[in-house]
Amino acid sequence: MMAEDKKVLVELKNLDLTFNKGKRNANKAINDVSFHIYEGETFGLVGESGSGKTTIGRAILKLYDKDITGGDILFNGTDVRNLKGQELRDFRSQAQMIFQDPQASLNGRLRIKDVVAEGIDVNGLAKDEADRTRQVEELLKLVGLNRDHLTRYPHEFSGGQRQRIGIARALAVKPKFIVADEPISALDVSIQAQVVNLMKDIQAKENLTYLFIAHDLSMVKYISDRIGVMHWGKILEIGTSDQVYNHPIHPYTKSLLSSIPAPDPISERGRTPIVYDPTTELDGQEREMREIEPGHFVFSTEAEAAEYKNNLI
Ligand SMILES: Nc1ncnc2c1ncn2[C@@H]1O[C@H](COP(=O)(O)OP(=O)(O)OP(=O)(O)O)[C@@H](O)[C@H]1O
Repeated sequence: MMAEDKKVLVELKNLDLTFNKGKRNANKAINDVSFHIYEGETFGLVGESGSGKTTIGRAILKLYDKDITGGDILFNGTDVRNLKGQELRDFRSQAQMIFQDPQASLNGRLRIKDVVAEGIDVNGLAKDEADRTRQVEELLKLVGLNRDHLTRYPHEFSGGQRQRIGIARALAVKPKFIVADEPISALDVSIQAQVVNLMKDIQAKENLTYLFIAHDLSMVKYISDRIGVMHWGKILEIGTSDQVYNHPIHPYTKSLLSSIPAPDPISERGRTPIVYDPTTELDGQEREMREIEPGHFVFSTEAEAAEYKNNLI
């Protein structure tokens, strides 16, 4: 992909976010995070539980406006916090979310056709009942389900099918951008690849942009063009999927990769988990994102960056 030719759809500039600001339980969940997502690409965000991935996804969707303490979140060049009136309504349909647990995120009392049509109804996107049904049927077809499923309830479906319904529901309002928050973590491993492939197919058809959140890199590397690695509210490494997965630089990324079990018993026996000492992040030294090779950035001091560059050769 030629990054220079691409249009930036989402951009975070030095984002700081603190939950419970000013209170005793204040929690600086996001600390000076900057990255951008090109239109049509998938940006993977990985890191352990509590590192701030979901917070970033939800902040982009304007769910935490009041908790932002610094920086900007731009969507199509406009700070999402400044959106009003029609622009805000447009944004609400252009930016959607797919959740980890399709069981919990789908209203169990509604039939599938009404679950999927929710966004169509809210935004008045159907001319009449027949048009509404036609749109829902098309969406179900897109995600590999059919019209026989229209009148069933969420509990009648498997986990993978429910996630397909969640995807159809997000697509109903014709979004440009989707935050997919651990969309496959709750699924059987055998189903995970199917859902990832479905998301890739739909992305190509609809020119969608994804922020794909996950706690490890095993599936993210297949779907992402670029990946950001988070720890303690900061991004520690950003690069192409190949750079981050096959040529990781930051010790945290290395440890995250070494924690993925190998698919076969022989390599699994030879796998040595790398232990990461996070206290180096607290040594008081000035660190920033530095470009170690083209497009590959690592949170580092000048000396560390020089060492990383040396090690490339
Ligand atoms: N609404 C909230 N109010 C207060 N603190 C919150 C809220 N949401 C998240 N946090 C805190 O912010 C930090 C980042 O949480 P976040 O959910 O973004 O992490 P995550 O990387 O997505 O983890 P997980 O994979 O467990 O979802 C955590 O310390 C969490 O406890």
